[in-house]
Amino acid sequence: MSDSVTPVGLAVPTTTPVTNGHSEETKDTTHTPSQRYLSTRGGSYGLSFEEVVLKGLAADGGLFIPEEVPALPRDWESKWKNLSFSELALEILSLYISPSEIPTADLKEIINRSYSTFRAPETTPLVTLNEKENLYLLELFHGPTFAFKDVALQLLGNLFEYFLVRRNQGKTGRNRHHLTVVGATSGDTGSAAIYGLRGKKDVSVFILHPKGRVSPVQEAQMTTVLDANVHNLAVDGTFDDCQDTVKALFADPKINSTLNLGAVNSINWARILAQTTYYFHAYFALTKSPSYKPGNKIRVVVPSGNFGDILAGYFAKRMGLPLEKLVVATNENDILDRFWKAGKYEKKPVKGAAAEGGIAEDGAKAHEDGVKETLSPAMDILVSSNFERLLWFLAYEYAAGAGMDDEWNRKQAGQEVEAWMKELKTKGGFEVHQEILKAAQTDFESERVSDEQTLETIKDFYSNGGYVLDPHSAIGVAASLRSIKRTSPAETHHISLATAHPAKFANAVDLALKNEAGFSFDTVLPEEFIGLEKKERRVRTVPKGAGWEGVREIVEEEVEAELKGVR
Ligand SMILES: Cc1ncc(COP(=O)(O)O)c(C=O)c1O
Ligand SMILES: N[C@@H](CCOP(=O)(O)O)C(=O)O
Repeated sequence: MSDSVTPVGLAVPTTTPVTNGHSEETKDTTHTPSQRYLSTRGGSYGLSFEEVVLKGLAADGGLFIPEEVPALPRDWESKWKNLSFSELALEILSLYISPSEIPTADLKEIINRSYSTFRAPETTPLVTLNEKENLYLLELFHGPTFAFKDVALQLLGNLFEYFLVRRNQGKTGRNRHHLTVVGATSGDTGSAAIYGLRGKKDVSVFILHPKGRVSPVQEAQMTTVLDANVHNLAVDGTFDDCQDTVKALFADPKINSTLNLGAVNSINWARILAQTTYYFHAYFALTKSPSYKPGNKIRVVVPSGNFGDILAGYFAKRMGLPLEKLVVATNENDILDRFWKAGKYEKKPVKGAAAEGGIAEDGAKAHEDGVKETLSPAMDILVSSNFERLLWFLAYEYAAGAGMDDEWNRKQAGQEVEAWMKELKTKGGFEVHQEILKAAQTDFESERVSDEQTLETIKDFYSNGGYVLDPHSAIGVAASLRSIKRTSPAETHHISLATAHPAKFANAVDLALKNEAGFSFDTVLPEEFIGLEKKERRVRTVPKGAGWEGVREIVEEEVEAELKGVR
């Protein structure tokens, strides 16, 4: 366990209960500040890990963050450097989860079980992509659904199960706590959540995907799971429409009080926490490699959409992992890149032909709502949920400059985030103070990568070395190459995150490699995908114009059928 904590908050409020305008919670003093949670919009102070994992989204619409980010224990480097992935996860998670909530032996068993499903012995292996440039690839796709989401969702599924078994001891029938998970996906979260939760007792899982906008393999992975507790909903719209529907359901007191909603998207804090492990694991793998010399800098480059993956890196950095920069890599849906360039976070209006679903100037198909359909569909996201968590930290630090006490700083941060989110909703965007932008640029850089550059990158790395990148990972690699040009490879090592297996995105890979001598898609096709498209499917289409209320009706009806044993 940690023997000290680095405050994002300095003073720990000690009064019980805490009233915050949104909710009144009883503070649990058996947990350290890094084991208690607050909301980015100022409410819900003092919640425990179990509460935030089961609630998913705070009552005020904000996202949960720990009251303080724990610092690393003394000698962490020597103590942790030879640990396996699961052992490392136990050390890190124990900083955020009190043993009074999950006894260490139980947490260890949950973690071991979660990562026993991975095909690679290292769980997330680090491979050398370009030795001369000191460019490494962190392969995060060795879990059951071949995408990085498995790292968090295998664990989250087991955590849900653990909490529910404990809550339901001795209870029968309608007295049992039944969790209704609702999630939005652009392809990968959905299948990873379904594989993490299929067949689990006392959980129903509803996954909303944008109809026709996920890859054929992703669609087949989700809809061929026929377990009674799994429900796929195809929505006529974009990923953002699905995400907005999920958030509207969480904000609805009616369904929340009757169905106990749970979240699997990266709005759920456990998703972020679980992902911090691979930043540490990659750090140790790199620093033990012969090419790394003490004092070398490390940059991690992350293909980003909802900002959950890179946010885990930000937490690792705040804890004390020596990462020089985190590089955000976006596709042509570039709201994040535009923020880092100009300090404006705004949905971009799409004009002319593109607005009608035609072809935009840079060749990508766009829709009325501004989302472009790119070759990296899992990142076709207009508004990044987790950016709100980073905004809280930026606002908090800005407030701290005023020299007031910590309670005040937190209150200011919550109010600022709430105001920004309101502007985003009502005006489509907001601008931050230059000092806040500067602070964001201290930890992060950003790059935007077009479809054309994505294809070129896939092609280059196949023809020079035979590595087949998926389009999302290729975006990270293209951004890494630009970052390498700005730094000296002798001094700075780059770790680029490979977020999915290439076989999930046959279209882009084929487009890039079809004319390459000797390339055949069969060589990258895992046996798990063979025959997948022919299997029986179950999916329900949400009627056009049904809105979130229509989805609520479907969810209520299907859960009722499940509980009655009709399904
Ligand atoms: C393959 C792949 N790469 C990258 C991303 C972007 O990750 P994040 O949304 O956490 O930024 C996603 C989706 O989340 C994804 O599925
Ligand atoms: N790219 C994701 C979109 C959902 O993001 P999440 O990380 O918040 O779950 C997907 O593939 O579904």
